[in-house]
Amino acid sequence: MRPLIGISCCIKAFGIFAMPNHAVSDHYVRVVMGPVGGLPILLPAGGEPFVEAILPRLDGLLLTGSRTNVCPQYYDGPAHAPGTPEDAVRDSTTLPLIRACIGAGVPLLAICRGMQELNVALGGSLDQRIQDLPGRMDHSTPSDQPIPLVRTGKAHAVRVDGGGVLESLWGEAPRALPVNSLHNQGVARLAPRLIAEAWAPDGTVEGVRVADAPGFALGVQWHPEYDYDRDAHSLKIFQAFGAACAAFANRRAALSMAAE
Ligand SMILES: N[C@@H](CCC(=O)NCCCC(=O)O)C(=O)O
Repeated sequence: MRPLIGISCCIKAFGIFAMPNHAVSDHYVRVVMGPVGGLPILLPAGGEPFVEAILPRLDGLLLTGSRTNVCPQYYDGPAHAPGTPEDAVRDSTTLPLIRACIGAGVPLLAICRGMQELNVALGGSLDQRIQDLPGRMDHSTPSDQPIPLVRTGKAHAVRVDGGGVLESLWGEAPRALPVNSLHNQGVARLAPRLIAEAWAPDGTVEGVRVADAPGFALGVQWHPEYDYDRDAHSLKIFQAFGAACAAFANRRAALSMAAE
């Protein structure tokens, strides 16, 4: 039976009345149905009561990318520049959900905004426009970039440390693995429970793991969901996450049967 994997929704305004909707991009649903091998369930941004109610049902959590940004009040950061997109309703759900899933050992894969949420949820902070910082690269793609493969194509390399989750699932620790890059923000203060294991050439943290997590808990700043159908490193991230979710589901089922 496929593990039930929650996918974090954003609040997006759709239609002529710009009504708020809870939304997930199709590529996250496809990757869960495909290489992850799970059953996707879209998690509305329902806040803490929703988190408590859904946690016992989840066998995994996928935290998605988004053009919106974690609200600075969650990490005592300065207010965003005017016009910077935010999603406070999503933040109010994902931040407690991350802490709850890690505590329960529910496997977690955090992508881009998701990795930034992971860092903030565990006490870290963010730089809001890394391209404005001395010595840093521009990691963003223009929102009006019309050519898909330019927007999601390989943009820089990452160096991966040995001894971490990425090396364990790849069988190697690449010194220069090409990845895509679609972000303005990045890790400033790394959360105490996180260990960085991948970096861009300018020092931007690109991969983290939760040091004391009882289960799979990995964050990447790039988007492997755009590349899993043509590159083995991306595919293996999702396969490892799926295997962890399946194992968690099997353990949960065994415990449930034993309790009957
Ligand atoms: N807004 C944050 C996080 C960036 C992010 O998740 N980008 C994905 C954009 C959606 C997509 O095109 O897939 C930042 O800018 O750092």
